[in-house]
Amino acid sequence: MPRRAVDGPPGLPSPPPPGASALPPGTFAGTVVLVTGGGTGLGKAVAAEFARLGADLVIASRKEDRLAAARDELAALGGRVTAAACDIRDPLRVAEVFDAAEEAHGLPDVLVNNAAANFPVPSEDMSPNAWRSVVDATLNGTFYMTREFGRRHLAARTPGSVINVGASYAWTGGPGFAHSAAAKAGVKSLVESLAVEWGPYGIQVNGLVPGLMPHDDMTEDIRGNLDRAHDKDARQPALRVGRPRELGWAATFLASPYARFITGHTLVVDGANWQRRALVSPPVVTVREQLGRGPFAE
Ligand SMILES: CCCCCCCCCCC/C=C/C(=O)SCCNC(=O)CCNC(=O)[C@H](O)C(C)(C)COP(=O)(O)OP(=O)(O)OC[C@H]1O[C@@H](n2cnc3c(N)ncnc32)[C@H](O)[C@@H]1OP(=O)(O)O
Ligand SMILES: NC(=O)C1=CN([C@@H]2O[C@H](COP(=O)(O)OP(=O)(O)OC[C@H]3O[C@@H](n4cnc5c(N)ncnc54)[C@H](OP(=O)(O)O)[C@@H]3O)[C@@H](O)[C@H]2O)C=CC1
Repeated sequence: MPRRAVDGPPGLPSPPPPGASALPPGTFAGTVVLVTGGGTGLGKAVAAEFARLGADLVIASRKEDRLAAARDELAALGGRVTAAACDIRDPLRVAEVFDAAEEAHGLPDVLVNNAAANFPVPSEDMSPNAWRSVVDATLNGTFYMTREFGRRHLAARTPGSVINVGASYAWTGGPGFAHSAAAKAGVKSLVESLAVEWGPYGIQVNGLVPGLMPHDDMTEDIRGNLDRAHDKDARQPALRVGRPRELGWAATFLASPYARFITGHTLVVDGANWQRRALVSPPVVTVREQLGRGPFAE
C-alpha cells in the first residue's frame, strides 16, 4: 500500500481502515484483558483491537447501560466479554471487579487503565470537590487498579502487563485542565516507579498517551470546547487528528510478546503535536476567554 498518493494532501498519511489489526491473528488468544472505561471512546477502541486479536475482555466503569451496549458490540468481534460496574475510586469495588474477572475468565494478563475524569475549568473557579473528583478517578483510581493487579500477580507468581493511558500535559502542564494535568503527571510517574519495582516479578508497566482523538462519546464539556476550536486538522503537525484505532494498535503492541523488553516507557501517539513549540507563539488568550467566562467574581 503506498504511504501517500503522489498528488495527495500533505501531512501524515491516513492509517489503515477500521478492522485492520497491527499484529498476527491470535496474538492474544488465551489472554484476558481488563480495560477500565472500556465502554466508551478510546477505551472501547483499545478493547476492540485486543478482541480482534483473540483476547477475552473485562470492561469496567460506572454506567451499566453503556457497559452493556459495549459488551454486545465487543463480543461480536469474537471473544468473551464481561462487563463489571465499578467506580474505580472505591478500592473495595476494585477488588470485587478482579474477583469477578477471575471467576469468569481467570486473572487478567493485561490491565489497561484508561478511565479518567476531566472537564475544562479555570483554576480560580475550581471547587475543592471538583479537584478531588478528577484526581481521585484519574490518579487514585489508576493506582487502586494497578495495585490490585500487581498484588494478585505477585501472589500467583505470574507475569503481566499494565498500560496507563495518559495525556501529554503531564509534561507541559494543561492550562484550563490543572486537575487532570496534575493527575496525569502522577500517572506517568507511577509508570516509572512501578516498572522498576515490578520488573523483577515479570510485570511490565508502560504509559500510552493519545493526542487529540475525537470520538462520539466525548463528554459535552470536552466536545463543547473542541467544537470551538475550528479547523482542528490544520492545527496539528500531522495535518490531521488521531483515530481511536491508532491508540488501539499501539496498546496491543505494548502488551504483546514483541514488546517484552519495553517497560517504564510512555509512548505518545499524537503526530508530534505536543512537541510543537515556537519562540513566538500565537497571542495569549486567557483560559477564561477560551471558555467564554466573564471576569472572576468571588
Ligand atoms: C480550554 C481549552 C479547551 C480545549 C479543548 C480541547 C479538549 C481536549 C482534551 C483532551 C484531554 C482529555 C482528557 C480526558 O481525560 S477526556 C475524559 C473525559 N471523560 C470524563 O470525564 C468521563 C467521566 N466524567 C464524569 O463523570 C464527570 O464529568 C465528572 C468528572 C464531573 C465526575 O462526575 P462525579 O459524579 O464524580 O462528580 P460531580 O458531578 O458530583 O462533580 C464533582 C465536582 O466537580 C464539579 N464540576 C463538575 N463539572 C464541572 C465543570 N464543568 N466545571 C466546574 N466544576 C465542575 C461539580 O460541581 C462538583 O463540585 P462541587 O461539589 O463543589 O459542586
Ligand atoms: N480523547 C482524547 O482526545 C484524549 C483522551 N485522553 C485520555 O484517554 C482516556 C480515554 O478518554 P476518552 O475515551 O476520550 O473519554 P471518555 O469520556 O469516553 O472515557 C472515560 C471513561 O472513563 C470511565 N470513568 C470515568 N470515571 C470513572 C470512575 N470513577 N470509575 C470507573 N470508570 C470511570 C467512563 O465511564 P463511566 O462514565 O461509565 O464511569 C468512560 O468510559 C482518558 O484517560 C483520557 O484522559 C488523553 C488525551 C486526549
